[in-house]
Amino acid sequence: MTITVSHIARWKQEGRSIAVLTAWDYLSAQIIDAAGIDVVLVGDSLAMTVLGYDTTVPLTLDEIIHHAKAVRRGLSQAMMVVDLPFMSYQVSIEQALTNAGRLVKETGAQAVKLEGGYPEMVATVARLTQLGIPVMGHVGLTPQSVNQFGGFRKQGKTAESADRIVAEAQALEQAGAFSIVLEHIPTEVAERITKLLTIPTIGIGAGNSCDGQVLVTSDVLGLSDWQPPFAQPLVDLRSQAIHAVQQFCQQVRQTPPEE
Ligand SMILES: Nc1nc(=O)c2c([nH]1)NC[C@@H]1CN(c3ccc(C(=O)N[C@@H](CCC(=O)O)C(=O)O)cc3)CN21
Ligand SMILES: CC(C)C(=O)C(=O)O
Ligand SMILES: [Mg+2]
Repeated sequence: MTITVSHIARWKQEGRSIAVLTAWDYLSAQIIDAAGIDVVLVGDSLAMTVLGYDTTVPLTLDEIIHHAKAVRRGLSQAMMVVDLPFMSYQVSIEQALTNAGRLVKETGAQAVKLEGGYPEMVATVARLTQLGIPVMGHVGLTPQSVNQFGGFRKQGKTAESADRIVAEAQALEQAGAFSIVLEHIPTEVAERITKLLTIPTIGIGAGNSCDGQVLVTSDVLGLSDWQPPFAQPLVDLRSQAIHAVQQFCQQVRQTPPEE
């Protein structure tokens, strides 16, 4: 790995945007690393995109470790960050330390990402960074709380909820987070946070004022069977793959088995 937390911190000061994409195995990691991505996130979105669950809630720590180990083997320059799955870090600070430790030791992750900026989570982030595990924060639409939100809804639409998200982002920076994901919030709210913070903001569905952008790789490649309103595919690999497989079927069926 040639990219580290030091690069990420410096890039905000230099005004260089940070490009982040997700990977879920050796193959997807190799492709985005070869293309020059800065940070690879082994996101818990893999629960939905490659495991077929309706939400990220069911994903387990053992499952993401299995995927993250494969991703790690596919990277040669990008920095690797791994999501802590739902309920693998919220129960207690001890639980978060134990499980973040497993991610770092077993997968070679350089940092972990966790959702939420409420006081208990801020305390957890402080403890993790104190122990030498860099943390990427995540506020706004935090998909692990989908059942509380009642859907994958845009957050920060009222003045109160916008102020709460800004305060959470500031608290996470204070606690030592090295960067923070801002998901599905109004552009103005993301812009406020980006100007207030020294650490880089990485936006997804949060406008163009953030210090970096993240998307789910299968959405960018047009491989997903569905994507959120803010993700614009740059190529339609799903139809191209279906077409190639149709050609293969046709070729095979054209040639009867030899006697
Ligand atoms: N393929 C994929 N891409 C993602 O960006 C992604 C995932 N999966 N899984 C985890 C989360 C979930 N995300 C989502 C999912 C759906 C919407 C969405 O459709 N939002 C609608 C309304 C949804 C509702 O009201 O229930 C919107 O207009 O905001 C947004 C973000 C982003 N993340
Ligand atoms: C989209 C990003 C921010 C994420 O958390 C994920 O892929 O799980
Ligand atoms: Mg995630």
